[in-house]
Amino acid sequence: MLVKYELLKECSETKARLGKLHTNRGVINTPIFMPVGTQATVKTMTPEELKEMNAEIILSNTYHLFLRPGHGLIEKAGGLHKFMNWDRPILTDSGGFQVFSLGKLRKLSEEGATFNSHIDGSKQELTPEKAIEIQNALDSDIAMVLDECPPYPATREYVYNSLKRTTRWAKRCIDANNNPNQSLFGIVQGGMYQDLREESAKELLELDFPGYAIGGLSVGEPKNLMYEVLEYTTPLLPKDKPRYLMGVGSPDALFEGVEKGIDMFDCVHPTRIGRNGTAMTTYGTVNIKNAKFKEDFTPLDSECSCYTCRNYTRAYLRHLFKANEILGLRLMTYHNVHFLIDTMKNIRKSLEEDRFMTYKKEFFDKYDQS
Ligand SMILES: Cc1cccc2c(=O)nc(N)[nH]c12
Ligand SMILES: [Zn+2]
Repeated sequence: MLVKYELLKECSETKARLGKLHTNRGVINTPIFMPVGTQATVKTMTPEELKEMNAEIILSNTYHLFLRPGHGLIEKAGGLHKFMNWDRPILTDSGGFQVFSLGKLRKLSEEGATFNSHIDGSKQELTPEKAIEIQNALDSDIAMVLDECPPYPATREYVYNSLKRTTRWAKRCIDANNNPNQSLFGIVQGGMYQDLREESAKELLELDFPGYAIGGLSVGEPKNLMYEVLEYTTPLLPKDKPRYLMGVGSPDALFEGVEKGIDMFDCVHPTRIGRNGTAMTTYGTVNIKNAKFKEDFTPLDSECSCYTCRNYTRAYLRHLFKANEILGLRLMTYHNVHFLIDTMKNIRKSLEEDRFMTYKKEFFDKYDQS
């Protein structure tokens, strides 16, 4: 079956909503944060640890898995879930954004994107048909269309042409899809232009996808511009379908996105900064390598119940980072992913109790203290 969104409750103060996304591999509670596992692993975490912290769905990436180990090998292994020992839902991005953001793009044409592999420099091509062939082989629960994400800033003409191409590519993705159990999401583009966002949404809604993403944000634009675009784009999307904001995952952006009616979020933020020694804690960010933590024998986050915070001190974590010990990367990643998943759980609880804005204030009164 295709994914089915169930709206449970609408917030009385904002456009936030509480829901469930029914999938072939389980129910996802929304709003949800999805940890990113680009190369078939959420870096340094085991699936058991992800389950321990209640990760309900993870992301993986068409571009990376196509280049290595290859979608043919993963298909032979029985699909991505079996290959990586993850039996809960997986969403795969289509690869277009990664080609653009990795700067390996050689040519962009109506056919698709031609690029040099960042692994061996070989010339490769990603077309809508290829992006679907790969995701069909990976057998992820949710697949994304191949879209063209304009850079920021971009001229109105450039953004117009890229949204029109994104719609044409979306149609080609639908035609190429051979996996009836895989839900294909459309991706709304249109840059920072309200009428172009409306045009992109209108065209994609006519294709009746089971879910919709908002792309083209979190690409270097100022935060308040992202929120402005979100404000007028989110309501364009159907109320009875899941709404996914791509590439967003800092606490302020999560709350803003929820407030505007977004259901799904993903971002490499918590795993990437964790490996660099930065933690998101109840009282703001902490860079554990700072000398002031040398003899700090308190937990990373005094109000966190995660494995890292229950068992280790800041002094120990700092030592691990100073000594380049791999356990340091793991413990910081564990806390950061748990922190965002737990924050989304608290957001869902606040929506249930109709006290979302109160919780948002409580959260930032503490978080903004650092
Ligand atoms: C991962 C990501 C972040 C941000 C934007 C985008 C986008 O526009 N399109 C795709 N396919 N992915 C994106
Ligand atoms: Zn913790």
